[in-house]
This record gives sequence, C-alpha cells and structure tokens, in this order.
Amino acid sequence: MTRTAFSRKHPGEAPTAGVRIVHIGLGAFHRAHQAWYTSRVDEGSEWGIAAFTGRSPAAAEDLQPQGGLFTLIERDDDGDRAEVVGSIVEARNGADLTRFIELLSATQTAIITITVTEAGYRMRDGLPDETDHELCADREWLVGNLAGADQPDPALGGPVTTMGRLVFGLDARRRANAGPIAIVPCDNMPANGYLVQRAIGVLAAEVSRELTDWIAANVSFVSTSVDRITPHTMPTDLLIASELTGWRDNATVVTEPFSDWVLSGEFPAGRPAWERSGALFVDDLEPFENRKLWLLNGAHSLLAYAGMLRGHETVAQAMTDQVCRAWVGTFWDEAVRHLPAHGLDLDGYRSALVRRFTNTRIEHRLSQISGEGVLKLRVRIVPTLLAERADGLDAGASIRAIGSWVALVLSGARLVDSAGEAVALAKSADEPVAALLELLDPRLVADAGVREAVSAVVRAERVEMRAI
Ligand SMILES: NC(=O)c1ccc[n+]([C@@H]2O[C@H](COP(=O)([O-])OP(=O)(O)OC[C@H]3O[C@@H](n4cnc5c(N)ncnc54)[C@H](O)[C@@H]3O)[C@@H](O)[C@H]2O)c1
Ligand SMILES: O=P(O)(O)OC[C@@H](O)[C@@H](O)[C@H](O)[C@H](O)CO
Repeated sequence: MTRTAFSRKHPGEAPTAGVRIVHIGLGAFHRAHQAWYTSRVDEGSEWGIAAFTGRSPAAAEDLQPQGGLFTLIERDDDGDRAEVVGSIVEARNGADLTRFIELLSATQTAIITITVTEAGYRMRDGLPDETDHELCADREWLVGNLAGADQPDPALGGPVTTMGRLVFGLDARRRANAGPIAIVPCDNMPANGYLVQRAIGVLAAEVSRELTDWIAANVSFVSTSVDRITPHTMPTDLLIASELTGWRDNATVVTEPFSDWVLSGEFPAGRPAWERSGALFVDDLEPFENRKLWLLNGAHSLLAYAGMLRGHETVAQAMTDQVCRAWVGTFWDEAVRHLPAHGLDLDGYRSALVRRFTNTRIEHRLSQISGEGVLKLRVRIVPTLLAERADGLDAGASIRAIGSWVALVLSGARLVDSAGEAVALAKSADEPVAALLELLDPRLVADAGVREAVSAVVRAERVEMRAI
C-alpha cells in the first residue's frame, strides 16, 4: 500500500494533509484512537499527523513506505470491518530530532499528542525520576546546551527521553517565536496533563527563566481520559487486513468498535473538531478518568494477575471463569462506592464493560496487561483499596488484585516492569510482602489488616503455584 496508489484507486479519500499535529509514541493505540478520531473529522485535510516512535524505530519503518497509511480493523463479536486511515502523513524514528525540532518550530504545528506508556513519562512521586539514568543524562544535556544564546543543532544529537525531547522542542519553538501549542498526553494516568506540565516545568526551570516564562504563556497542557481496547497485532491480522481491503499492509491495527475520549483544557492554536467523532470536552475530567481507570483498567489488572494465576491467557478467557468474573463484579462494587452516584451512568458503563471484556474475538493477552504493575496498580487499584479501608470495609477484591500481583512476583513470574530493580530488591527483603506493598503505597503497609489479607492471598496461591 502506498499513498499514491491508494489515492489513485480512491480519488479524494486520502489526500496528504499538512502537518499540524506532532505525535510521540507511534504504537497501536495512537493509530486506533487519536489518528482514527482525526481521520473522521478532517474532510478538508488540514490536520496531518507526524508521528514519531517513542523508542524502537520499527513502527516508523513499517509505516513510512506506506506513506503513513494503515488498516484499522474493528473487531466485533460477529465480524471484522476494515478501513484505511490516512491521518498520519509522516511516520518518523523518534531519534530524528532534526524533523522533530523543525516541526515544533513551525507556527502551523498546533498540537502534540503523546502515547508512550505510563513508564515513558519517567516520573516518581509526581516529579521527574531522579534515579532514571537516561533522564538524568537528558537533564544535563538540556542544561548544558539550551542555556546559551544559540540553538544546538539537532542533527548532532540530543535528548532520548520523551520529556527531554519535549523540552528541547519547546525551547526551539520559543526561539522561533512560533506561537502557542497544546500538549495532549493520552496515556492511562490520572491528571496526565498536569503530570506533564509538572515534569516539563521542573526540567525547563533548570534550563532558563526565558523558557519557563514562555511555557507559562504559550503552552496549554490538556488532560485526557482515553479508551479503546487495542491489543497487539497478530501476524494473521495482516492477512485478514489484506483480504478485507485488497492492500498489503505491514502496520495493521486491530481494535474494538467502542471508543471514548474525554478532554479537558485549551487548544490555543486550534484543533480538529474531534467532538464530531464523539470526543467529549469537559471542565472537570476527574470523575470520567476515575470511572475509566478504576472500572476498566482496574478490572483489567485484576483479571491479568488473578487470571494468570488461574491459568488464563486472555481477558475474554478469564471472564468465562466464574471465579474471576465474580471478583471483577465485587471489585466494581468496591470502586463505584467512591465514584459520583450521578452523571456517570455507572450501571450502563459496567454492563458495557462486560460486553467489551467478553468479546472473544479480541485476543487481549493478560501478559500484555500485566506489565508495569507498580505504576498501574498505584492508579488502578490502590485508590479504591484505600477508600474502602477508610470506610472500615475489607476491600476484598482490591486486595485480591494486589495479592495476586504479589503472589506472581514471589512465584518468579517474569513480569515486565520499569521498576524491576526495586521489585527485585523488595522480593529479597526479610518481609517481601510488606516490601512489595511499600513500593505501591506506604499506607498499605501501615494497615495491618491489608498486610494480613494480602499475605493470605499469597499463601493460598502459593499452595497451587505453578511455574509461569
Ligand atoms: N492499547 C490500548 O488498549 C490502550 C488503550 C488506552 C490507552 N492506552 C495507552 O497507550 C499506551 C501505549 O499503548 P499501545 O497499545 O500503543 O502500545 P504499543 O506497545 O503498541 O506502543 C507503545 C509506544 O510507546 C513507546 N514507548 C514504550 N516505552 C517507552 C518509553 N519508556 N519511552 C518512550 N516511549 C516508549 C513505544 O516506542 C511505542 O511507540 C498504553 O501504555 C496506555 O497508556 C493504550
Ligand atoms: O495499555 P496498558 O498497558 O497501559 O494497559 C493495558 C490495558 O488495561 C489498557 O490498554 C486498556 O485496554 C485500555 O486502557 C482500554 O482503553
């Protein structure tokens, strides 16, 4: 598939728009979500996306020869529907700082969206992680290279982390006097806009007063709640895509029909009319993000750890296990007690989640969800657990989720985690359960009831522990 060939066959369907959106983190989710939302409302081809990979250049290498075009398969219980999405007009290696800086220095660039996973922000306790070696190196580079009068040449290299690259890019925009811009993180983290604002604020303050002032006057940080279950693409999906579209595509993405995007914040240089494809713009994001992070992502993490311990491999499989399903129901009962009773249609949301989780044709692997447990459990499960305990309740299902993670860690299961060193240290502590809980939140360790209940889950699981 190439853009020229596609346009020839479908005149008018995929003209190449100029770049107005820069994206960082060219994974499956960006393609199924922000790129798709944009493609549905950009009839005038005004809002082209230049998408940069977060780390490995592989996604750009697949997409660039296709001119950024890719097939999105919407996979429902009763079939697949494919469309070719044309909103990504450039796919770039994230290390291509020359193009990145050029685009951020251009007035027409109005928005930066980000999907680099929770770990990609390299934050710890709400601040840039001081123990992250790459981030420390980037901080040194920023201070050493941006404080002077001349802009460093991006062709000679520069930061490697997302936050480092953003600060470099914003400083270039300031120097180019290219005007305001909105930064729109789309990862599953509470108050993600504020988080990025804080990280960038800390790094920029180390660079110069001019940069800090310019950011305060010109950069809007938009917080978002994003939703569309998008598993990793399987090799057979590429064949299915070419059968459905007649195009050979190396960058196919499979997703569910459902999608949701709630945003809060300003777009000082304009934006696509995303509301026409269903996005919701609100003043108060928190109830929406808690509903999504706790009910959907919390249940996902519970199913991942408890389901893996029970031998399941996918969300849909785990949902057919009545034991797992009952734990999910109880977890939802716990979580909804701490959400606003009105305005969120919690019953409808839960019913929809059951339908989405039991879509057997979506192969969403528990192992994919199980990664980054430390960061994920903190925002997906711990808030409900603490709120339940504060109300004098046992928080049994929240404890099941965390206890299952602890049991898996102690069983030696290979769980991907950027906090892997700290997890390994905790695992070898005299009291590993307490040390692992401490990593998630010190308040968990301070509650003897939680410690005992988690230990009970671990003891019960270890009896039947299989090699994983
Ligand atoms: N997949 C989903 O169902 C889904 C739904 C909602 C939100 N999200 C959010 O999107 C994120 C990405 O999901 P995906 O499906 O695109 O995953 P993916 O594995 O397809 O892509 C991940 C992207 O993040 C980049 N990345 C990973 N670690 C990084 C790091 N440390 N620094 C910089 N970049 C890094 C990768 O290079 C890649 O571009 C999720 O972590 C989540 O926060 C995903
Ligand atoms: O993508 P992750 O690894 O942050 O989390 C795994 C899933 O819980 C997540 O991707 C959900 O499927 C998604 O948030 C649904 O919108």
